[in-house]
Amino acid sequence: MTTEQLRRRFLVEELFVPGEVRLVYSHEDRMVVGGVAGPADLPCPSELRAEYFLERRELAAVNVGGDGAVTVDGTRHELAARECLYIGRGAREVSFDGRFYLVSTPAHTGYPTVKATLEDAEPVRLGSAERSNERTIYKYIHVKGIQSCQLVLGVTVLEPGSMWNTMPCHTHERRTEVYFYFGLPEEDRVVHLMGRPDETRNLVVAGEQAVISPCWSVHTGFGTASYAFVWAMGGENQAYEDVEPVAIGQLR
Ligand SMILES: O=C[C@H](O)[C@@H](O)CC(=O)C(=O)O
Ligand SMILES: [Zn+2]
Repeated sequence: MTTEQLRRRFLVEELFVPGEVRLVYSHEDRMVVGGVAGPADLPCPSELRAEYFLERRELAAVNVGGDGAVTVDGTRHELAARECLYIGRGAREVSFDGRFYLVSTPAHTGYPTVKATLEDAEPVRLGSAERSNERTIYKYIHVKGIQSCQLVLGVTVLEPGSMWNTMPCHTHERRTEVYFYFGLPEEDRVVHLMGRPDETRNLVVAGEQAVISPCWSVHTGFGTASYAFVWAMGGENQAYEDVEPVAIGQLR
C-alpha cells in the first residue's frame, strides 16, 4: 500500500469539530472511535441500526482537554484531564461538556457506569531515560480494574525527553488495538510503526489522531517531542499480558 492508502485505511484524522461528536466505525473487531469537542450529545448513527447508541455497545470517554463532564441518563460525572468514564450497555442519553476521545465495542450485557482517576489506575512505570522510553501506564478498563464486556483501555504518559512507546513491541492475535496520540505540540509528529513484524510501514501522525492496529500489526512509535496516548483494545479476550512479543532484531 502507498502512504496514502495506508493513511486512508488505518489513520483516523479530524476527530474534533466544535459542537460535534465525530465517529469512525472500523470493521476491525467493530470498534468505534470518536472525538467530541462539546457541548454535544452522543448520536445514534443509522449504521448501528439501533434505537440508541448503547443498545448493544459499551463506551469509554477519556478527557483529553481541561475540566469536563459527561452526563449519563441525568447523572453528571465531572472528569479532570486524562480521567476516564466507562459507560455500560443500556444507557440511553449521553452528553458531553468538554473534549473527549471515545472508544466503543459491542457488548453482550450491561456493566455499571464507573469513573476512574489516574490514581485508581494503579500506575506502572516502565522504561528508562537511557532508552528514551520512560513512561507510566495507567490501566483503566481491564480485568482487575473497571469491568467491561470486551473493552480494555488505558492511558500511557511519556516523561519529558522520552520519545519511544512500546519498544520492544508486540502483536496480539486475539485483539485489535487503537492508539490515540495527544498532548503532542502542534508542530510535532509521532512516527508510528505498523505492519507485520517482518514487514513494517510507518505513518506520520499528528496530535489527536488515532491509528488502528489490526491483530497482525505491531504498534509502536517515537515522537519528535513527548506525548501521551490512549490505547484501547477489543476482541476475543481481555488478557493484557496475552501478546506475542517481537524482539527488536526480528523487525524488518
Ligand atoms: O497492548 C498493550 C498496549 O500496546 C499498550 O498498553 C503499550 C503501552 O502503552 C506502552 O508500552 O507504552
Ligand atoms: Zn498492544
